[in-house]
Amino acid sequence: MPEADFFNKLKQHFEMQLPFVAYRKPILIGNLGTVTAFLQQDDYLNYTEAFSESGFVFAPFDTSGKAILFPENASEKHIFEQVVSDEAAVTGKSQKGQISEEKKSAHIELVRKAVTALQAGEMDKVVLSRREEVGLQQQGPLKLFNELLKTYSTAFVYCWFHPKVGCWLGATPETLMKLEHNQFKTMALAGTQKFQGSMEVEWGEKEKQEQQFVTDSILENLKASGIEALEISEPYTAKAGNLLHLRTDIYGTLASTAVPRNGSARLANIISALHPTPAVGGLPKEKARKFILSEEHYDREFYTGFLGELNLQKNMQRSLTRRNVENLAYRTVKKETDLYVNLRCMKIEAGKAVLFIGGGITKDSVPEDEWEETVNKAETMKKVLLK
Ligand SMILES: C=C(O[C@H]1C=CC=C(C(=O)O)[C@@H]1O)C(=O)O
Repeated sequence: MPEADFFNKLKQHFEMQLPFVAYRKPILIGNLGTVTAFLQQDDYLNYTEAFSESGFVFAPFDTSGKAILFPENASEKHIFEQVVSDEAAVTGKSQKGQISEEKKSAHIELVRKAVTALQAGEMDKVVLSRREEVGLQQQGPLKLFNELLKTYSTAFVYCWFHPKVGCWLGATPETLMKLEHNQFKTMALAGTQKFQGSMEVEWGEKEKQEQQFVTDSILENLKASGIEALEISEPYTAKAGNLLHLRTDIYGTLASTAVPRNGSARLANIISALHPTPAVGGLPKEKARKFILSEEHYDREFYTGFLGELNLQKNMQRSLTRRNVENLAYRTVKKETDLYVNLRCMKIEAGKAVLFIGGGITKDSVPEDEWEETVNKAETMKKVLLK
């Protein structure tokens, strides 16, 4: 479908106040991306707990909240092929906007409190965040979505709307998990510095340790949830917009003997083993969760939750071995789940965008530097908001 028709479909759906999501996965090779939309045909609010359905899932940070589903069989699906510029070639001036001193000291105070708890050995790591409001001029969500698509080719870019919930947009660099048949993939992403023109950078001990916590915890939890033959890459520097992160890729296979035997129950098991990873929660998981819920003093809602494709059928053309040359039309149908962590995101409200940004705190964190990190992270969204 041509781009203009695609956006018209979204516009009409939005005007009718019907739920939709439009998204594009990270473009890692070449300059072509597929932008997909699920347009739910009614305004029913569907949830999933079992993760056994097919569709698009949108889950909050707090695991006691429910994950929303746009069921595939209740949605119209459209795609358009987007040609993108290399992310590095997309320029634009640094956009910080006005930042309130009050917000700054509140965040620094919050980080200080966490550092005291971390130094006392109560936790190893906790991810703390804040909100920031930016006034909107004329930009509607679809225009902002289009800007995000053009600006961030290597991110998972989305615009999600439900009339009973709200409208969210984001450009996240982090995969929660991908499961293609029995092939599993995830990443440990943590440690941040500003991109200053080079990928050849040094990482401090604080960042290395904070990232190692994430890798170790993911590996431990995966083993317990039936993923075997685990392999990991060396930690390496990955670019996300104006930032660099430390990243380790993790691969594995879903054990055929994993219990429970039912495929979707296994998926629910893996999701609950992973979410929230210490890249957005902390360690130990429960202590960090409690600290976040009691100290942040706001509801993260869907920020640091996860979103993406759930059990979508992919048609796979079999390779032409001698056996299936006899039957050229032979195809296998495989299910794929592809979920992302909801970072670098914002919620659209009347006349404003509410940005959500955070960072990992360890006993060695310097509160002023952690503040600065959230300012840098907020630029991912401000680049399209303050154009
Ligand atoms: C919590 C966020 O980022 C996480 C992902 C990558 C790097 C992070 C860090 O260096 O602190 C965070 O763990 C956020 O962007 O709001």
